[in-house]
Order: sequence, then structure tokens, then C-alpha cells
Amino acid sequence: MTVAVGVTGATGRMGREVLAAAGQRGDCEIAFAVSESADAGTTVEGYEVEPAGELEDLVADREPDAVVDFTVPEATAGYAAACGEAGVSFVTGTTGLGADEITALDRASDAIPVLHAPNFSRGVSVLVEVVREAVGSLPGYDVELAETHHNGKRDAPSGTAERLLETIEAEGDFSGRKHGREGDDPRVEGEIGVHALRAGAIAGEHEVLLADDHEELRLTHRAADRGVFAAGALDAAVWLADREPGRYEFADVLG
Ligand SMILES: NC(=O)C1=CN([C@@H]2O[C@H](COP(=O)(O)OP(=O)(O)OC[C@H]3O[C@@H](n4cnc5c(N)ncnc54)[C@H](OP(=O)(O)O)[C@@H]3O)[C@@H](O)[C@H]2O)C=CC1
Ligand SMILES: O=C(O)C1=N[C@H](C(=O)O)C[C@H](O)C1
Repeated sequence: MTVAVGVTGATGRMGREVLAAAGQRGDCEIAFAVSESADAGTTVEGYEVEPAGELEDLVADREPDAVVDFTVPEATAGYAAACGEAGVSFVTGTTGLGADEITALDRASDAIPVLHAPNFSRGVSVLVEVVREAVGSLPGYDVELAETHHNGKRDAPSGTAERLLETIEAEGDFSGRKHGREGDDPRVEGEIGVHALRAGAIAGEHEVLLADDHEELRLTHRAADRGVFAAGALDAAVWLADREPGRYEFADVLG
């Protein structure tokens, strides 16, 4: 079966990557591509990019099996609602979602399958589980998290860092998060240090450091490029296309 995919944010870093990846696969085809500021004649990877304001019409006309979204939180909430109305599965990797946007995903999931993942890399899925085990096995160790991304990233800490922090907090007895460190600011027992670096074109790095007075353990994931996220998102779209309505995780796709 070939899954027809609509792509939002088509002119963005991830949208371009999703369109490029789709062209290399036999299990999906592009139904349409949209972007907020697309002008007439804009093309990406050979696909015509249409104005995002026309999403409802495009979903009705082209009848995709799924929409893949990497945009901004305020757009993601509206796209989820439009897909819910049209009965089209919705996959989103947009990070920095607030309570209202999460509620929009939940509402849409009454009508359609919705999968939101802060990271579509298989390696990060494993990292989350390894961090869970490490924190649970090393009670009392200091924990610090650092994430590094390109200079165009909007949200901090990254969505992946948020997922790792939730995992760490669920597994141990911590007093709170400490974002950055400056001046006369020694470490307080039980805090989780959080550091966000932004530079150049770095696709995405996450490191969790656990240490006591005698040893240190560093658990690190590095994305070599964005292709890994695009591949995971398309895997999710193919998997999600014929599911029942509800909320799904990337881990469900990986089985
Ligand atoms: N889950 C994962 O594995 C990954 C998640 N991400 C997340 O994906 C998101 C996008 O990242 P990235 O591609 O780097 O971002 P970019 O800034 O490169 O692209 C954003 C896209 O969103 C569009 N956009 C911006 N504002 C609006 C709006 N108000 N309505 C509709 N569309 C809009 C832009 O359109 P235009 O250019 O026309 O303005 C652009 O196409 C981020 O939240 C990022 O954290 C990124 C990588 C992996
Ligand atoms: O904005 C990005 O680039 C990335 N965002 C995701 C996040 O916020 O965790 C995933 C990946 O690290 C790249």
C-alpha cells in the first residue's frame, strides 16, 4: 500500500527533508506540500508548495492518508483541528507545544489517529530508555543535561530534552531543574542542571551526565543530519495511516 502524505512547513528545514526522503521511498507519495509564506511558483524538491492557509481545501481535495507536520506550535494546533475535521491521520514533530496546543492534539485524537514525537530518531528512543535505567540504578548521582542545536532553533530546552527531563524526574528524587549557571551559583543537591547551546548548523545533540565523587557516566546521542528525523516521521505516517483514532507515541511505531 502507498500512503499519500500531505506535508506542512514544506519550506522549512524539516519540511524540505521530509519531501526529499519521501521521494526515495516506495511506501509513500506526496499528496501536497504547504508553507506559510509560499509564493506562486515556489517548489521544494520538485514539489509545488502551496499557501498554508488553504490546508482545509487541500485536505478535502487531495484526500491524503496522513499529514506530516514540522512547523510552529500555533500552526500545529490548527492543522491538528483541520485533520480532525477531515478524518486524516496527523503526525507532528513540532516542539515547544504549550497546554493549549496539547489540548488541540487531544481533541483531534477523538476523531483521528494523532502521533506527536519530540524526536523521530530511533537512537533517541533507545537513549530515553537507557537514561531511565541509569537514573534508576544510580540514586544520589548528580544529573546534568546538555542539548546542542543549530542557531535557528526557536525553543529551549529542546523537545527531546523535555522528554529526557520528564524521564529523569519520574525515575529519581530530584529537587528541581536548574537552567544555566552564573556567578556565585554552586550546585544544590538534588537539582538537575539543564544547558541549551545554539551554534551553526548542528542537527541535534543530547547528553545526560551522571556523576558521583568517584565516577561519571555520559549518555550521548548525536544526529548526523536531519534525514534520520524525516525517515522516522514518514515511518510513523505509514504506520499511523490505518490506525484507530487516539494518541500514539513513536515508540508504538518501533514496536
Ligand atoms: N520531532 C523531531 O524529530 C524534530 C522536530 N523538529 C521540530 O520541528 C519544528 C520545525 O523545525 P524546522 O524545520 O527546523 O523549522 P523551520 O523554521 O526551518 O521551518 C518552520 C516551517 O514552519 C512554517 N511556519 C512558520 N510559522 C508558521 C505559521 N504561523 N503557520 C504555518 N506555518 C508556519 C515555516 O513556513 P515559512 O518558511 O513559509 O514561514 C517553515 O516552513 C520545530 O518545532 C523543531 O523543534 C525539528 C527536527 C526534528
Ligand atoms: O529543532 C530541531 O532541529 C530539533 N528539534 C527536536 C527537539 O526539539 O528535540 C529534535 C531534534 O533534536 C532537532
